[in-house]
Amino acid sequence: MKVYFIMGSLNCKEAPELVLEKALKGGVTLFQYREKGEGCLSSADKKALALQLQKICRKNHVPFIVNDDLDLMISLNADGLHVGQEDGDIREIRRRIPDKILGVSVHNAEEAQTAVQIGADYLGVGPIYATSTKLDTRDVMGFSVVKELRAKGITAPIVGIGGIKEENAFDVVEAGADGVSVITAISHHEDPERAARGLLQQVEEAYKER
Ligand SMILES: Nc1nc(C(F)(F)F)ncc1COP(=O)(O)OP(=O)(O)O
Ligand SMILES: [Mg+2]
Repeated sequence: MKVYFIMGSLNCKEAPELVLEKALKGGVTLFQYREKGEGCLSSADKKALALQLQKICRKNHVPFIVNDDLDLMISLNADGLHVGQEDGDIREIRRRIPDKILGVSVHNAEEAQTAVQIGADYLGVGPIYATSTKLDTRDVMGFSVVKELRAKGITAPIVGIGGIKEENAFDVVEAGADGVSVITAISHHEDPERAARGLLQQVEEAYKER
């Protein structure tokens, strides 16, 4: 969970395959394919890119997670799925993929407790900081939301998401997250490998402080 890279074709300034290769070289520990936004790929093109990115993750022994699209996840036999609060019945999804990684977006302790009770394997908590990547986010929460979840006894794996970059990743992990998830901080960086490495260094620094 340390450095969870999320991206789709619209998030990349160069070929997504190249961005992912570089990010993995820099130490990304988990990847989510999130093909979303105005003009994003769909059907055959989306599946073709997903297969390419899955192959690259497999070569680097990093799990490949699909965002939202359960059918695509099943057709690729991907390692898991990430869903938000509005992406369908989480209980039904858990029942359909009992042996896969299931990540759930949560914004407060109540949503977190429900997701854990249903069997979520990790929680995506945010937006921690302001982000321009996802337009329909809830209000920005700051890293204190992670502290609150831990104080309320949530022990499940947590990644922070939303506007996280090398400069602010330390605080998110020090607050109690197991890692950080990023899109732009890596995908828009002129050197995705260096961006990933810098994030990993910050996360591992924070691990030492805990
Ligand atoms: N995609 C995500 N990944 C994570 C992860 F934990 F993996 F970092 N956390 C949160 C989200 C946001 O998920 P959602 O609320 O469904 O919105 P969208 O489908 O637009 O991403
Ligand atoms: Mg979603």
